[in-house]
Amino acid sequence: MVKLTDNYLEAPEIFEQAQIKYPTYDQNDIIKLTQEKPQWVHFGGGNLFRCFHAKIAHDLINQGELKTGVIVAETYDENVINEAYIPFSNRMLQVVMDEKGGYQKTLLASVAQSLYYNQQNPSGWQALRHIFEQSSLQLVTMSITEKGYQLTDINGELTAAAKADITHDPEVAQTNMGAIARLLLARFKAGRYPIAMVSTDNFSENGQKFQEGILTIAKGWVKQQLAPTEFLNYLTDPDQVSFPWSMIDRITPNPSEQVAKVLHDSGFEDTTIIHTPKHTNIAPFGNTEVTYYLVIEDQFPNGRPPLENAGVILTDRQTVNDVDQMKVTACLNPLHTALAIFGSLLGYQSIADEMTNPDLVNLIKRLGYQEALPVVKNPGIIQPKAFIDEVIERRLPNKNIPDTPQRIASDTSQKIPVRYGVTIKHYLDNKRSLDSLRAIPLVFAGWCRYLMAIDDQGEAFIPSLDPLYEQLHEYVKSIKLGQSTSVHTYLQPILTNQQIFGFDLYEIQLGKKVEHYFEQMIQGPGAIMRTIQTVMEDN
Ligand SMILES: NC(=O)c1ccc[n+]([C@@H]2O[C@H](COP(=O)([O-])OP(=O)(O)OC[C@H]3O[C@@H](n4cnc5c(N)ncnc54)[C@H](O)[C@@H]3O)[C@@H](O)[C@H]2O)c1
Ligand SMILES: O=P(O)(O)OC[C@@H](O)[C@@H](O)[C@H](O)[C@H](O)CO
Repeated sequence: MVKLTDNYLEAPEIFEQAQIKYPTYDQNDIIKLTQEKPQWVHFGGGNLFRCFHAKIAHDLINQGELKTGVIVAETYDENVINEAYIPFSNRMLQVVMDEKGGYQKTLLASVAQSLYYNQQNPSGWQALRHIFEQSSLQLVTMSITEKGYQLTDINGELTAAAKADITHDPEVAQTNMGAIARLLLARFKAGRYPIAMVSTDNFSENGQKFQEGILTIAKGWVKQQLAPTEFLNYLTDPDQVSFPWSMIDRITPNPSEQVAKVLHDSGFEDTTIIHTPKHTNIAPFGNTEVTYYLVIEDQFPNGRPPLENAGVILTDRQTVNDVDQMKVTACLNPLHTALAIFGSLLGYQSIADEMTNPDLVNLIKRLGYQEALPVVKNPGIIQPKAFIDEVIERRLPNKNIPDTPQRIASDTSQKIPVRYGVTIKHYLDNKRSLDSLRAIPLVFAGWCRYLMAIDDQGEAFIPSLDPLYEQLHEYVKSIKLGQSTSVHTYLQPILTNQQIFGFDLYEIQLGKKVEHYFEQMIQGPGAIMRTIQTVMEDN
């Protein structure tokens, strides 16, 4: 059996026997050079990073185009570092799963260091600060989930942690934005060195929102005289600190037991999947699909590795925004969230299985082709219609990808404004009537139904984690299937919440339609499936 920590340079044959590609570089050289001149920090070393960013770095190091490795920083889940990185010398196995059932396995050793960056861990807290004080640092990438950027609550008010960060010494910052602003302040003080801060999380205008989060904290510090005024100039000058926008796409499910078994049977030892107390599902291996897109605004004030040599598209901000809106608000993520909500309610455990249900396929086709596509701009570098075709015909039905509706259903409250709100806004801006929309209000009704935590068979289920779930569940928890009830009383507080939908749904005349679909969905067991069929038949 081969292990991640085996010496691939001295005993390559054991990797070859297990059909695992291995690095041509020596990880120890990479570690040494990274200590001397750190170049790349990544926040959020979860599955996407392990399957995507780490492979980009690996390819560049293999090509001799990058001499240093990535430093992974976790602000949130210390067990990710303690259990998935440190014991495996920061290595991982990337498994790419094609539609024909094949697995391509690559050992990645491109992470040079990993640390838990949180004020509760003084060594990591100081170590990363020291790294940010180095002029050599060029870029930071992030995949910390949408909620990782939040500084406000369900009512749009600053959270207690955000208020504390704004008024307290940067050295005791608690929020992600505060902790990262602390690093930028240290960099500013060390020599005003330039840097690119690249969010690669799934939301539109991610660079701008990231910058706004940092500025919210930094402005508070300046006001409290905890940081000099020039710090704000530094953070808002793209030639000093840039916040490039990005679009990232690679369906990367949580590590699966099915993949673990195949790996074990093929002679790979490190297959234990870790479920941390903070709910990260991670393993010494990561499983992902063949298709990938990473498009980044080319704004790197301190230079950058030649990312284009590893398949990254570097372009201008407008093109990134167009391609991101195409993917996140129209052609992939809205379809994904629809499958997540209804898949969870209908008892599915696999996205590929959902794609064998013609009614669900009709629903996502309507959502993509008929409701979102007409108002999405063609970004030029990728054709939206061809992109949806690939999603619906090849990517989602890939049975080799162990993706689940439950993974995608996490944090839905954070995703709705981007995944559906942007399309609605385009309708309103273009003076198009919202009357023709059916799939979008059906998804909203499905999500309200999901918040009841009762499935279509009338059985209780455990919803995926969501920071607003408990509050929202309160509104609908007493609704009983099959009883006639005033739906409006229950749904009104949810459907008027602009933090969630981007709009008061009643003001834009969608609220009643959502209520109507919801009413149909609570008629009794099986009513959700029947509602989807009825609404789609009316096409
Ligand atoms: N997995 C995919 O298919 C995919 C594809 C494109 C983009 N993304 C983006 O990447 C993000 C991460 O996806 P993943 O597959 O790596 O998820 P994951 O669950 O494997 O990892 C999540 C990572 O984010 C960290 N995290 C979670 N909550 C946090 C918080 N509140 N503050 C700071 N860090 C936090 C975790 O510690 C972990 O490192 C997604 O939310 C999405 O924005 C994912
Ligand atoms: O990663 P999230 O939680 O933002 O959303 C779940 C999925 O829709 C998402 O991860 C997709 O798999 C991804 O956006 C594909 O590129």
